[in-house]
Amino acid sequence: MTLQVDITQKQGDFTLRAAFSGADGLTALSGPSGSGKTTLINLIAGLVPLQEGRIVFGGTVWNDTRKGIFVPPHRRRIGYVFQEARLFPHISVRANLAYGMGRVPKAERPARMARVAGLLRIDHLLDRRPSGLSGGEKQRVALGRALLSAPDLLLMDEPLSALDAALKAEILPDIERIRDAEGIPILYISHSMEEVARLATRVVAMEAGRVVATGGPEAALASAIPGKRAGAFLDATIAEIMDGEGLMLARSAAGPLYLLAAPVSVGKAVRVFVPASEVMLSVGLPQEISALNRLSGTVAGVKEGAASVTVELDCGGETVLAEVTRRSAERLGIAPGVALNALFKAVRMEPESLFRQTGQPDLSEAASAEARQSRSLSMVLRVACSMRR
Ligand SMILES: Nc1ncnc2c1ncn2[C@@H]1O[C@H](COP(=O)(O)OP(=O)(O)OP(=O)(O)O)[C@@H](O)[C@H]1O
Repeated sequence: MTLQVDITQKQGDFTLRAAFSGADGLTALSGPSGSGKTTLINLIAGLVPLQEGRIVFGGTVWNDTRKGIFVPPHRRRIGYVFQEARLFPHISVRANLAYGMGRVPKAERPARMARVAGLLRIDHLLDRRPSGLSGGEKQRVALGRALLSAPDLLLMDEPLSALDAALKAEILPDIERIRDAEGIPILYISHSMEEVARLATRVVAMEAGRVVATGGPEAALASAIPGKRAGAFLDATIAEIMDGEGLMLARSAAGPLYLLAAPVSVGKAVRVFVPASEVMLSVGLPQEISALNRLSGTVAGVKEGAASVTVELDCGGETVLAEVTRRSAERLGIAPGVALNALFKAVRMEPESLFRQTGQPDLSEAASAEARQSRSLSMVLRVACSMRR
């Protein structure tokens, strides 16, 4: 179901002017604090009266200020998940979950509750009170409650930001399961590049009340999220683990990728972030060089910055970004269509992105050990890794 938004809203000195469309899957709304993300989803939910524009969902007009159309929030069939779980403390988890099921036919409720409780691994918590739950468990119940309201659209406003890295790592796969199994479009606000890289099927990047980029996560994250390092995301599959060498080999459309060892297994799909500043370019392949990663490509675009040039290299259909000095760009004759090689060291996976899957060993210990280790290391490269479908 498609969401179409074209709105203008003034709040004091701040003006939100946003036009974008969202589709099935998980659309991440990303951007710095104060860029208008929460205002936007409050408007979509109908919680704030729209001043000017239109919001259409699945062919139904929710707002049209010119025609005076306004569908109230309770008729929009939206499930909302906030930073904090906001559960009713005086009733059980089961009663919290049942609270939103008014739209579900009575006969279907028990089976639906059992399925969602299983999906979110909260079936053993149903008779407990929220006060006895961990932060992660509370948030999984909040996700369950939103799902059980039989929504047509799920809005999530930084649902993981109050949790520490290990808990985040536990819940990320739950959100992935919701995204993949429920078929409900999700609009997901996040500041975390790792979360966006891992979860998003589409990104809407915002800055100062404007949509500055939309598209697949690779392109939008690589070039458009303000304050983030430029770089490229490469989808890859772990092909080999070279235990003795502390390395893993992954296959990607761009070519083979060497990664520093991490607790993932062969066959896992990962999304690897390669920062543009870490990529060297060469004409021809230098023989004596330590960089393990060597991807061949063709220059697809060149962006002139104040002090450097960002080169977009098409490597087998995947984009790799390299940041080089103007002098190097001139020396190598960099221009669209020129064949070049991208060289970079083995890349490290971001510990936050590791997670535990049902039936797999608990990686949260490994993740936090890795986090401690990475804090004490000056990281050469940062890699966002995600296990995907
Ligand atoms: N009721 C209001 N009156 C005046 N200004 C407001 C009001 N609500 C929000 N704003 C302003 O609108 C701007 C956008 O706020 P909003 O909460 O949508 O941003 P955000 O991108 O969600 O930020 P964050 O990531 O910090 O939650 C901010 O400058 C904020 O101060």
